[in-house]
Amino acid sequence: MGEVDPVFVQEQEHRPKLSIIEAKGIPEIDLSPIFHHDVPNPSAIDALVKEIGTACKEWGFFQVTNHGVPLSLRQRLEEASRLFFAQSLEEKKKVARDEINPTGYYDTEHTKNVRDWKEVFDFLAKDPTLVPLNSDEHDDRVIQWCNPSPQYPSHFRAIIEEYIEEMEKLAFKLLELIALSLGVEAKRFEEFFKDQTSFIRFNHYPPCPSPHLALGVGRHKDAGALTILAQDDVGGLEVKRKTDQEWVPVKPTRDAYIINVCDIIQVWSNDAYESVEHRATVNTEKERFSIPFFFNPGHDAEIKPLEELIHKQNPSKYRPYKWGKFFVHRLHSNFKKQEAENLQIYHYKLP
Ligand SMILES: O=C(O)CCC(=O)C(=O)O
Ligand SMILES: [Fe+2]
Repeated sequence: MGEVDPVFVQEQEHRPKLSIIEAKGIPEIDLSPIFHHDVPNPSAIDALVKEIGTACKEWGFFQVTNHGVPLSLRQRLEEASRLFFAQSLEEKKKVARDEINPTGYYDTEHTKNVRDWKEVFDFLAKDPTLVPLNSDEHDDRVIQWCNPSPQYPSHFRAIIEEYIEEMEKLAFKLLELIALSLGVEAKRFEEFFKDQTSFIRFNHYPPCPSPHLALGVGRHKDAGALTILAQDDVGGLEVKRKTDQEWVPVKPTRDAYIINVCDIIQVWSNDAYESVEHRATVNTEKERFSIPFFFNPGHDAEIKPLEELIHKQNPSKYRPYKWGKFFVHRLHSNFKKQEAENLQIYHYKLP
């Protein structure tokens, strides 16, 4: 196979360098202090909260170890994901996404209007999930999205559901630590997640003949609250370092999860923590798998900077927006190539 189809080709300035840069990477944080409830250790928790706060401020990304998610469950899930993607395109398309219900399989996602070198399978944390019918602010109608029923591997659905429970537990714990690091109550964010619109995504990046021209997923920021990502041992995730805007690879660490602060936390924190751009490169030899869990609030949640953080010297930087409207707008624009740039939180920035 020669060069890739032009639909996959990134603009010159966004093409990956593919050289191995040995650079200071994202922080690694040990979560074990929160798992020893029999002997509470407030000073260890305090130190952990500080570490999380610094990582959120300086990187927007970090890896966690001793996170409480059983490795065997993750391995079973990764194996099931491999089996699913190894099927024929015809089989995978039996659980294909469509314009109404965006769960399931698809292989034509565009990020910033360039096609990604990947195929994905999306599955909701709650079935059904309530969302607005469209992104029109004046239209109150809602619809339900439901999960696909993959037939193969036969246990896929059950493992996904088991894994999602673990992701939710971890996500709530992380949110508590992030809330404390911002100086607000630990459970401050909980109410937003009552009717959560979270979902899990299985990414498969096949080998690519022109990894210097295309990207597995183009540069983007995640729109929700928090992402918990499991990447395999191939590597390819790159994070834009805040200090110098360089793309820094995230080295695969066995049994660690990569956490990133997404757009909603940026707004809640009034820009104290920023949602950072990231992307995934591909390579000529190895396929790569990753599994992000996107932790998203209920569709009705109104997103705005936390009142506790707003004062004269720190006035609110955003006008409020409805998460559900933002979410469906984004999903529809990722479905096919568009003429215009998609919706971003800076569109809600106050002058
Ligand atoms: O595959 C990866 O490492 C990153 C995936 C990602 O950023 C996404 O799916 O939003
Ligand atoms: Fe992402």
